[in-house]
Amino acid sequence: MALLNGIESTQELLDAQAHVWNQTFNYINSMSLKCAVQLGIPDAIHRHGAPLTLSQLADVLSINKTKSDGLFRLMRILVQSKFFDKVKALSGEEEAYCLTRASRLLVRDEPLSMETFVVAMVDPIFVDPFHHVGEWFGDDHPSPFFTKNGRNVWDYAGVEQSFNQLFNEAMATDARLVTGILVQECKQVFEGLETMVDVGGGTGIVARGVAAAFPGLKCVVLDLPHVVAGLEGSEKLSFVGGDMFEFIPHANAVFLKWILHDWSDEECVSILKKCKEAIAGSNKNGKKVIIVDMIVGDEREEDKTTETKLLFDSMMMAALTGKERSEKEWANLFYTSGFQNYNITPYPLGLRSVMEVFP
Ligand SMILES: C[S@@+](CC[C@H](N)C(=O)[O-])C[C@H]1O[C@@H](n2cnc3c(N)ncnc32)[C@H](O)[C@@H]1O
Ligand SMILES: O=c1cc(-c2ccc(O)cc2)oc2c(O)c(O)ccc12
Repeated sequence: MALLNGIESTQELLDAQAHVWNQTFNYINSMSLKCAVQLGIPDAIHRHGAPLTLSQLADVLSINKTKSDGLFRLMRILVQSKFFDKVKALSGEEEAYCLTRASRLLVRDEPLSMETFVVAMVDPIFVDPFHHVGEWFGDDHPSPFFTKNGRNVWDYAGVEQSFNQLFNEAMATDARLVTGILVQECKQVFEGLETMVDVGGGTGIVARGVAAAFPGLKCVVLDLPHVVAGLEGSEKLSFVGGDMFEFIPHANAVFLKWILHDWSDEECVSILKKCKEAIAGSNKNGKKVIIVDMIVGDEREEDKTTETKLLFDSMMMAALTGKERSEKEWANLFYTSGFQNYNITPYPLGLRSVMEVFP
């Protein structure tokens, strides 16, 4: 006899319960990561230059001595989630904690540190909209972010300086990591270009890096006025405050990294049509739109990759009007916007691909 509709055995019942627990408490992984970063655990182990035992870690972090069992338990879950490894201490039999590849990315002053990204993304200001997804399904707002804050992300950033700063810094951490790979591994995408406009280019990290790597190339960053206010350009890089739905400066190529997934299909078609106008005047053969974004629906990829892409898709739904797209959905956008063909370089950037779209 079934214990519950569709559950035939005690084992199935208990497995189902364990799954519910695991998914319900998944946020504790994020919060433990937040705590590790807040306490500066990756920095402490990095500074020490060798694995740290629990008592050494408690000493260097200056935590309240009565909380060392708590520190042990925090480290235990972070070892489980692969942010730290346990090894034998240099001094003897005791066990000690060392960094993994993931926690090396959380060391504060390292050039490619993601510490700022983690701090921003677990901040209540970023997490709160996710508490309003259910409510949003019943209201008329464009996103749960809007339901919570009464404005969309970009308007909110325009009036809340702390949110604007956190968001731009989080994006800059990703831009730093991606730029080196783009200019090393995707040279062919930029070669021969004389001018490129990075639309929604934030604080200009990618444009600065690309302009420096390709001597004949000058870059313009177009972003909202509150993002580019006070940023200094150079002979090879200039900033323009404006709205990509209104006007995109003319160039051989338009670069869009983490832009189109923020927007609905209709909004993407408007942006892409403006991109087409921006490159239309160029007499270069190489005129194109370069897109850095994810492509979902690859059946050959690992479960964790698919899960991460779906987390991004849900984030786009909660924060904005966007989505992560399959190749078919991307192609549909390109053809609807009047482009003739496209080329995909799959996964030079981990979960993200580089798409070149030609008029
Ligand atoms: C997700 S961020 C990506 C930033 C940058 N491309 C990167 O990947 O690091 C999206 C960017 O689009 C900008 N943006 C939003 N609406 C815009 C508009 N109407 N015109 C120009 N830029 C806009 C935002 O200010 C933000 O900097
Ligand atoms: O990594 C992000 C995070 C966001 C985000 C998350 C939660 C919020 O309440 C607002 C925004 O937005 C992003 C985004 O728009 C993007 O293009 C890339 C990454 C992220």
